[in-house]
Amino acid sequence: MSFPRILADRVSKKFSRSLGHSLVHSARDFGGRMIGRRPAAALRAGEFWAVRDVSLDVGPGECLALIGPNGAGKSTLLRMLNREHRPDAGRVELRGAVKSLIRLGYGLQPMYTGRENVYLKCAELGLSKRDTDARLDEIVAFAELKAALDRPVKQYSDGMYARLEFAIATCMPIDVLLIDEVLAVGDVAFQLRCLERLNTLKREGSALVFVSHSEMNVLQVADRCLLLFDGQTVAEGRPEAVFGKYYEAVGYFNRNLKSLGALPARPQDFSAGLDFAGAAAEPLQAAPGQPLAFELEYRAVRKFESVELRLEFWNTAGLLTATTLVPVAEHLCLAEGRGRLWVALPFLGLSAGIYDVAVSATSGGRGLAYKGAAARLRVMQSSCDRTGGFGVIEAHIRTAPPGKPS
Ligand SMILES: Nc1ncnc2c1ncn2[C@@H]1O[C@H](COP(=O)(O)OP(=O)(O)OP(=O)(O)O)[C@@H](O)[C@H]1O
Repeated sequence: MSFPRILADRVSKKFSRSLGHSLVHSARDFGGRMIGRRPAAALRAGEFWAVRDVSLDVGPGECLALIGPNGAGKSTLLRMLNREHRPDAGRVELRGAVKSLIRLGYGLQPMYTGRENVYLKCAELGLSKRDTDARLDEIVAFAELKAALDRPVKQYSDGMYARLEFAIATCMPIDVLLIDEVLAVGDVAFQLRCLERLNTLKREGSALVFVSHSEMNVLQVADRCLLLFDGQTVAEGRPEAVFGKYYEAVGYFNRNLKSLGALPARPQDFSAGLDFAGAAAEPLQAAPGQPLAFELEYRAVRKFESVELRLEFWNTAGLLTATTLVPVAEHLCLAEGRGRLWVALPFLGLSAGIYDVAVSATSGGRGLAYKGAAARLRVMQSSCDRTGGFGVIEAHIRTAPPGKPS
């Protein structure tokens, strides 16, 4: 049995800037092919590289996200993987049955109802009528289209199209799934359901590549990220690190925050007799507004009295998102040697994302230690949360009694 795999080895794709150039070059390439000549490898007049020398390798149970600014070449790369575009150089290899959600609505028959489309698409996927009957309720519930199931899909909104297509395409195990930004047209609740389903597919061993502009979506599902600029890979690796590079590259901090003086620099690690262990390989998991408790390990060269500990939460864009507030009564006395601290956060006021948890220790106004990554934290949005922005604030809102405001 062969495992699913998506491989691109130094693939490139060029396009013409104008229709005139495109027609001339296509005619020449066609003529050349007739006499056994390969198309020109170099750029010709009016051509540019939409994708240049990009490689990727995605195995079973892995998800790679393609990110980058508009026009960076993400969709072109995905279409080469999906064999819609032939690479001008390099090689694409896909192992396993491939499903793609690349162009919204292309997979559905507009004149047919949602129900008819479910049966049609499932038949194309090799399901019998009986198998489709068994899956129909789940597909309809996932797409939340019960009320519109017997309407022709040409009457559906973009979001309804996307919901139905995604629900059908993912209703059974998949080897290879390629997705363009189609999730973006769905509402928040649908996007969260999609992310959960993508994580399920990963657990079942699918290989996934998806294009996204949403950091939150990428962080929830991707294991790795490829950042494209002008058709070339400029960074690859852990999503949070690659997003950090992306923001740096587009000058996000400089333009939007540094100029406002709102971006404090992240301090260097230091230890004046007190040191904290670094983050474990696996990040802590939490949800917005939920309690979180974890341990920190320290080593003190001597006894320290009245130590004030402060935790800082730095997001992947390098922003200080929140700090803790510890009452003076809870300042600590740390014995000499190694020890452990128990940290309890009754309400985690952070929205979904990945954070470095830094710990700063002072005593009587004197700095004792700063550890930039004492822990790593992954805050996962659940399908019933609707948090946004950087932080989450607990609120209790009730109707006021009639009469004058107090
Ligand atoms: N068929 C085509 N003919 C000519 N140029 C094209 C064609 N398809 C894409 N391009 C160009 O190739 C470049 C890469 O486009 P692509 O759609 O891959 O970018 P993208 O990263 O997916 O952008 P976005 O985030 O806006 O979807 C762009 O300059 C685009 O105008």
